[in-house]
Amino acid sequence: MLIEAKDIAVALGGKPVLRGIDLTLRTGELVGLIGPNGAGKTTLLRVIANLLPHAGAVLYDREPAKAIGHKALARRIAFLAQGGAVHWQMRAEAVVALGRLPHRRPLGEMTAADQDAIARAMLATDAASFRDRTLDSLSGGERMRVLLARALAVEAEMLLADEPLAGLDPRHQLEAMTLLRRVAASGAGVVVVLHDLTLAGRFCDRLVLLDQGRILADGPPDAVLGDDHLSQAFGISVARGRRDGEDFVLPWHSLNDKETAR
Ligand SMILES: Nc1ncnc2c1ncn2[C@@H]1O[C@H](COP(=O)(O)OP(=O)(O)OP(=O)(O)O)[C@@H](O)[C@H]1O
Repeated sequence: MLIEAKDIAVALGGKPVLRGIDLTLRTGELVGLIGPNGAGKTTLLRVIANLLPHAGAVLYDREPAKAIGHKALARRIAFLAQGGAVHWQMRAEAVVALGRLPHRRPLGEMTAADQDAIARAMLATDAASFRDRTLDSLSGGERMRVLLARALAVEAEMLLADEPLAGLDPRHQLEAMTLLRRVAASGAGVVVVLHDLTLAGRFCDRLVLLDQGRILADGPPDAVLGDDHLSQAFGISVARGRRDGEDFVLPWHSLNDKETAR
């Protein structure tokens, strides 16, 4: 699947939130969407998922969403919303099963393929052990893993995930990023909103850096995570290191600075 966003603009509450966005997304690629709070990452993800009116065009394999239809698009694009603040008293497995809805006929029974996809997704996110717990009884990180499993269960061509690492402990963050790499390696496209620049730089094939509603940089992680970009977008500097043959960045602020000295 090829998604082309052309000259996208969005205004919310009378304020421009996205301007002049041109973005191409392909299957087989893990793309990290990074940028400061309020830069427009969630807004852009919602535009790509056809969930938000906008100026400009989004084409899916050169067709507009209208020509594809709502349900067909829901089979092809899975969307994991930010937050995970779900207070449903619904069993975790039933929540993951919602990911199969776009594949089912109205009132149709679940097929063996649906059951398999649900089981695979829960195993992949390490959520199988709480399949019978209700969502409101899970911790924030456990709930996020169930919601990620719901998005995976769609088995869509493109997975759009808004901050799926929020609330995950370090092991599950690394596992979730490894899983997203696997999803991309298996041929799907993945776009993931991340605040952790270290993980973004290590795991993503490509980074898109948004700043004040515009794309400031789009390319390989080492090019996007340059000092100038990071200083302009976030007003930070980074420490750079190398381990196991991999380069990494770490947001850095010297504790010897006067303001931070105790
Ligand atoms: N419904 C709305 N009405 C008015 N302004 C909005 C609305 N939704 C979002 N905004 C504003 O649009 C801007 C972009 O929001 P968005 O959620 O896309 O940012 P983000 O990059 O995802 O931020 P974060 O990292 O904090 O999640 C923000 O300034 C936000 O306050």
